[in-house]
Amino acid sequence: MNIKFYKYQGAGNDFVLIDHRQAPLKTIDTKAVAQLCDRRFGIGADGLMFLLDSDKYDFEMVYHNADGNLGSMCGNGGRCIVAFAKYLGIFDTETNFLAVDGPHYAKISAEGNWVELQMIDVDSINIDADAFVLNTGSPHYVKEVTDLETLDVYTEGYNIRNNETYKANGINVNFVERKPDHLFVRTFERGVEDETYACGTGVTAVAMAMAKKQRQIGQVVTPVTVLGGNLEINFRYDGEKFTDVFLCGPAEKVFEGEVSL
Ligand SMILES: N[C@H](CCC[C@H](N)C(=O)O)C(=O)O
Repeated sequence: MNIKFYKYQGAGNDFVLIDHRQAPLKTIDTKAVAQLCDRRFGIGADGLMFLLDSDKYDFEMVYHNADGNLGSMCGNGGRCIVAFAKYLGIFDTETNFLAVDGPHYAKISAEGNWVELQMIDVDSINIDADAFVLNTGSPHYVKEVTDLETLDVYTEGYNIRNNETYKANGINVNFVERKPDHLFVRTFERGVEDETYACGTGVTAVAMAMAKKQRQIGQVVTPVTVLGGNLEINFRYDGEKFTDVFLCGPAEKVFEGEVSL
């Protein structure tokens, strides 16, 4: 059967979106999702999301990684599905929706292309040698480096993601370099098994790790540059807990079409 899809991107992290409120598909298998996300044999994307009806919330987000498996929370995907829900007329400026890590509040600009998405509170950061490990809805490893422009992010990220500690469950690997007025971040994503142009839960984890490292107590605003654009993370940090966490950035519809499934 033919299914309508929409392609969105947020800072170059790109997604296939399917409005599943009328439940057009009875089931979808991992292989079919992976094929749709394939950049040569499919539409091409870092992940695929279904927008579902929800009793208590405006809608529900179901996120699959590009390998076809259900993923943990995706921050940029969350921002894109908010823009998609506005486009579908589900809400106007503010929404509450359900994702795999619980409910999320978000607001969107009048033009519909700037989304501020509330992320889960975080109250623990672990240390692994010179890196920070934390969960912002997805698990992240954060390492500060120099010369990030020339770092072999694929090889370094692959080796950490597949080492004895992380192999079984996987982890997203973020490298960060401090610049005078922003952080520069590159991420190797679990489930894509490659470097992506941006990772929302990843830059959120990086901003928290850097706030802990530099003891930035209070309201913290962190501008971040990634390969696909710019994002901003805002939160309150009391020295232990991160609250009122917002991931802010662009989310845009790129094209739409039909695919047979
Ligand atoms: N790109 C995503 C992260 C997806 C999480 C996924 N790679 C996993 O660990 O399941 C983001 O913007 O937060």
